[in-house]
Amino acid sequence: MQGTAEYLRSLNPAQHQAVTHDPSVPLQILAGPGSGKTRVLTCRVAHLVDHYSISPEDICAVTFTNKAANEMRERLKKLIGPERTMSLVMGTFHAICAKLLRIYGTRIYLNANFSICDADESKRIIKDLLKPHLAVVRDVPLTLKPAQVLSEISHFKAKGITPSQAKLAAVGTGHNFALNAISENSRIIAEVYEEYAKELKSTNSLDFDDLLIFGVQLLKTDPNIVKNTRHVLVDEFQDTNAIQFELMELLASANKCISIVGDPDQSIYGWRSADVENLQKMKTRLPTTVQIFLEENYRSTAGILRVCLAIISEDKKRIPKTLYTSHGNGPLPILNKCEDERAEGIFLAKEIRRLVAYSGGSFGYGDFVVLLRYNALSRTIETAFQREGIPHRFLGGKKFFERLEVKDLLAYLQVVDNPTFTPAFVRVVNIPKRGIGNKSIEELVAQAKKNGISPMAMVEGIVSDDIPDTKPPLRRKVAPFVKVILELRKQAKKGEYADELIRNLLELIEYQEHLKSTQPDWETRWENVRELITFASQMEPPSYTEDDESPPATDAELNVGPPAELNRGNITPLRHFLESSMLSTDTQTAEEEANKPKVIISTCHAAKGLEWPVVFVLLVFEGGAFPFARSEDHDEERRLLYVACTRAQGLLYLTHCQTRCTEGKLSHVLPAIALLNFHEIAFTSRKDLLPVLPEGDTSLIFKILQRPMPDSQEVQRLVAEL
Ligand SMILES: Nc1ncnc2c1ncn2[C@@H]1O[C@H](COP(=O)(O)OP(=O)(O)OP(=O)(O)O)[C@@H](O)[C@H]1O
Repeated sequence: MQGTAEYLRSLNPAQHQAVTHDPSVPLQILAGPGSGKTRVLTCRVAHLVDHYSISPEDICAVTFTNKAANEMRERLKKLIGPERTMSLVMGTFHAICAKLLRIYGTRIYLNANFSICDADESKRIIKDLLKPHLAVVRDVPLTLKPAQVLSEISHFKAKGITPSQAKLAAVGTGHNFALNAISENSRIIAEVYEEYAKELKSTNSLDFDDLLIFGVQLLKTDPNIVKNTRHVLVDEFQDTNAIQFELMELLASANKCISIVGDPDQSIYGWRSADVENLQKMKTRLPTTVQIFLEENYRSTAGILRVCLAIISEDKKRIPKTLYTSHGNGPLPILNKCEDERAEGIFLAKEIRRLVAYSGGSFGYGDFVVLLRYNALSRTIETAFQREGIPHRFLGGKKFFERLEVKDLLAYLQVVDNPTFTPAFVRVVNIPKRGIGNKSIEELVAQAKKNGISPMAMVEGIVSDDIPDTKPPLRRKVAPFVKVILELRKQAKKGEYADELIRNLLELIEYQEHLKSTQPDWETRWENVRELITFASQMEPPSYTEDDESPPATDAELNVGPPAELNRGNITPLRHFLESSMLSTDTQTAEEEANKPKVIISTCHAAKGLEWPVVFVLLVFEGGAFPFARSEDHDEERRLLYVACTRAQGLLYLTHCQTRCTEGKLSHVLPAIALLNFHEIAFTSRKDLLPVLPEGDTSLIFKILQRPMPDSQEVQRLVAEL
C-alpha cells in the first residue's frame, strides 16, 4: 500500500492543492484533458480517508461509467487498501440509485424487486404504444420513430417534466399544416409518455431515467437515508444533467461537502440533456465554492496539444482556460486526404503496419485507436483491417449485452426474477420455437392486461387450470415454458448463483440446439453464451450491508432453506447479477481483455477519459462526420472533436475522403471548415512527411509513454521486412 506522503509527492502544486483542499469548503476542480483529473480525484478520496479520518462508507464518489468506477477502485485499493476501498459508496448515479432503491424503495411505495428496463426494451414498449396513435392520424405526415420518442421522453424526465405537464405543454395551436404536424407530434409523444409510464409501473420496472427520478424522490422523502454522508465527489461534472445535479445535492444534503471535477471544453452529452451550466449553478447554490484549475497536460506532445487548442479556441463562447505542456513538439499531426473511404481504410491499415515497423515493434496493435463520429463509419475500416490482417476490436461492452443470445438468456432470467416484467416475457415465451406466434402473444398480453394480471401469471394460471385456456388453445404450447420458469424460480429463491442458473436454463431449453437451428453463426454466438456464464461466475456477491427492510423469505414460503447470507432481503444473487448486467453498458468481456492486443475502433463518445499513443480521427466532410449532419449544436461537435484529438499521446492523424458513398450513392465531400481552420493549424499533409520517427521524436514519445526506447536493430529489421 502506498503511504499518504508518497501519493502526495506524485502531484504537481495545483494537483496537491486540489487534493488537500479543506473538505468543508465546496470545490470545483476545473481541468483540461490529460491534466490528471483521475489521479487527483482518487488521491482526494484517499486523503479524505487518511488525513481527515472520514469513514469510507461516509464518502460517496460518483463516476460517469461503471468502468471508471472500477478503475478508480483498483487505484484506491493501492492507496487505502482493499477493505476500505470496498466500503466506499462508489458508482454511477444510476448504480447508486438502484442500490438505494432496492434497500429503501418501499419507503416510496416502490416494489423492491423491480426490473431495470434497458433502452432496447423501452424502445420495444414504445413501438407498440405508438402503433395505434400513428394509425389514427393519417392525414398529417408524422415521422415519429420509437427511438426519437424515447429520447423525447428521456429529455422530459431529465428536466423533471411529468406526463401530465408534457400533455399540457403539447396543447399547441397550429394555424397551418406544418404547425399541425408539429403539435400532433408533441401530443402523441406526450400521450405515449403517459402510457409508457403506466406500462412500466404495471410491469414493476424502471428505465434508466426512472432510477434517477425515483432516487430523487426517495432522498427527498427520507433524507436521513444518507445522513451519514460526509463528502460527495462527482467526476465528469460537465456532463451531468439537471436531475443528476439534484441528486448530488440530495446525497450531500447532510453537510453540503462536495468536490466536483470537470472540463467544460469536454462537455459532449448535450443530447442527453447534460447541462454545462451546472458549474455556475453549483457556485450560485454554494457561494463559498472554490475553483482550482489544473493547467498542465501530461498526456500529449506539444505539437498535438497545439492542434487541440486550435480546434477548441474556435469556440468563441467557451470559458477561457489555458493548458500547457512541458513536453517537446514531437512529430507534426497529420491531415490526410484520401480518394474515397476504401483508400482511407487502406491508408490506416498500412500506416499502422508502418509505425509498428518504425518503432521496432515497440508500438503494439493495442497502441492504436481509430475514432469515429458514429458507429456506422466502421464498416469500411473493418473490411480494410480484415483484408490487411490488422487485429481489431470495438470498444464498449454494450455490444456484448446487446447481442441476441445474451439478451435472450437475460430475458429468461428477468422473467424468473420478476414475472410481471412483460417485455422479457414477450421476448422469450416462444424461444425456442413453441408454435406461439406473434399474434397469439399480442392477444395473450392484451387479455392479461384486461384481467389485471401479468402475461406470466396468465400462462401459469392456464397451465394450472386456474384460468380457462384461450382460443385457440395455448396450454400445451406454454406448458414447457412455465415449467422452465417455475423450476428456475425455485432455484433462484434458494439463492442459486446466476452462472448455475444459466447452465440449468441452457439445458432446460436446449438453447444450443436452438442456436444451431436458427443462426448460421451459432458457434460465435455460443461463445457469447459461454462468456455470459464467465461474467456471471465472476460476480462478487451482493455487498449490501444496510439493515434490509424485508426479511429473507422464510422456509415455509420457499419450501426450501435459503442461506440467509445469499438471499438478504430482496437481493438474491440472481437479482444482483441482473442488475450488474443491465448496468454494465461499458463492461469489457473477459474474452476481449484476455486476447492479444488489437487496434481499437471506437466512437469518440466512448473514448472519453481514455488515452492512446497513436490516434486516428476519421474526420471531416461537409454534412458528414464532423459536424454530424443531424447535430445542430456545432459547438458540441467541436468539443467532441477536441475530446477525440486530446486522446493522443504521441501521434495524431486526421483523415478525410474526397468522395464517399452514402446510401449507395457517391458524393463529393468537403472538409468541415466550420470546425477547423486548417490554414492556422500546424499539420502536415504531405505524404512524404509521414513520421519515420527520428531519434528525437522517438525518445520524446517513449518518454511520455514511460517506456524504454525501441531497439534500433529491431527497427532496422522490421523496416526492411516492410
Ligand atoms: N503529476 C503528474 N506527473 C506525471 N504524470 C501525471 C501527473 N498527473 C497526471 N499524470 C499522467 O497524465 C495522464 C493523464 O492523466 P488523467 O488520465 O488522470 O487525465 P484526465 O485529466 O483525467 O484526462 P481527460 O480529461 O482527458 O480524460 C496519465 O497518464 C497520468 O498518469
